[in-house]
Amino acid sequence: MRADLEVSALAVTLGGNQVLHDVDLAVGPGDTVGLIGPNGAGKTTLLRAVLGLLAPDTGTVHIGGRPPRAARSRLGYVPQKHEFAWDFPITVAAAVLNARTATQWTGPRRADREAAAAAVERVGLTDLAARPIGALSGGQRQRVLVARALAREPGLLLLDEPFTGVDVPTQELLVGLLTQLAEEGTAILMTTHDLAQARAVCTRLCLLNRTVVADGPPSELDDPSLWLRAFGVAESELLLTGTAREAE
Ligand SMILES: Nc1ncnc2c1ncn2[C@@H]1O[C@H](COP(=O)(O)OP(=O)(O)OP(=O)(O)O)[C@@H](O)[C@H]1O
Repeated sequence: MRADLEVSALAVTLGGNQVLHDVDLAVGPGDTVGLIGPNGAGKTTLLRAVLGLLAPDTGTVHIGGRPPRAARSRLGYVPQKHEFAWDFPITVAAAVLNARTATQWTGPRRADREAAAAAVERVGLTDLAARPIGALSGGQRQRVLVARALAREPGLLLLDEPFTGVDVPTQELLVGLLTQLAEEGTAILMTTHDLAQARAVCTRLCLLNRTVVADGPPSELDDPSLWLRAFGVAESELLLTGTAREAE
């Protein structure tokens, strides 16, 4: 089901510190938005607010016109790898199916099994479906987390650092998969420190430093001075140097 995200005038305080203020962000079906900013900029906090896991001081989050907790069924979330209990004794297939059925009263139905199998197939893990999740490599674990999110057939897909600590084939699979999902109408929001992958996959970049500093297509955020000013990215940063050359 399609689901757009609207964040308006969001402010969040954690432990007495205002972490986010005046955040406005819209992600529509087919958008892939990369949230980029320095450590501590509030990227994960923004994802947590979108998931409905923390209460904003002010402002609103709407997913398909509803508050996050009422829109759970439309959400897919890919956490950072270290947040998942990899020592839990289940197979890849069971871990993915469980992501879809954990909140329902009945056992898995045929539609659940089909959606879970399709998600495992999309991330290229069908051959490893019977393997215990604890026996997987870092890249394979990232694929399991993506499959768990996709098994829910989400309208809005949130990913926290999906490219971190994964091998090149998995990065390439992720870029292809996210591009395809966006073409199918999924709204995608991801945090990332990987500027090259962000440029490869994102239709928009949102530069965040406690509030939105800039938001637009990668080609419109080419001015290195903007990044230098907002994030203290070094002038020697290869990507920016390349971008500046292209612009000359
Ligand atoms: N539970 C908490 N209590 C108090 N402060 C917190 C809490 N969680 C996060 N913070 C602070 O909020 C700020 C933003 O943290 P957040 O994890 O959202 O940043 P981030 O942009 O995701 O950073 P990184 O790139 O390092 O993952 C940081 O200064 C962090 O120390």
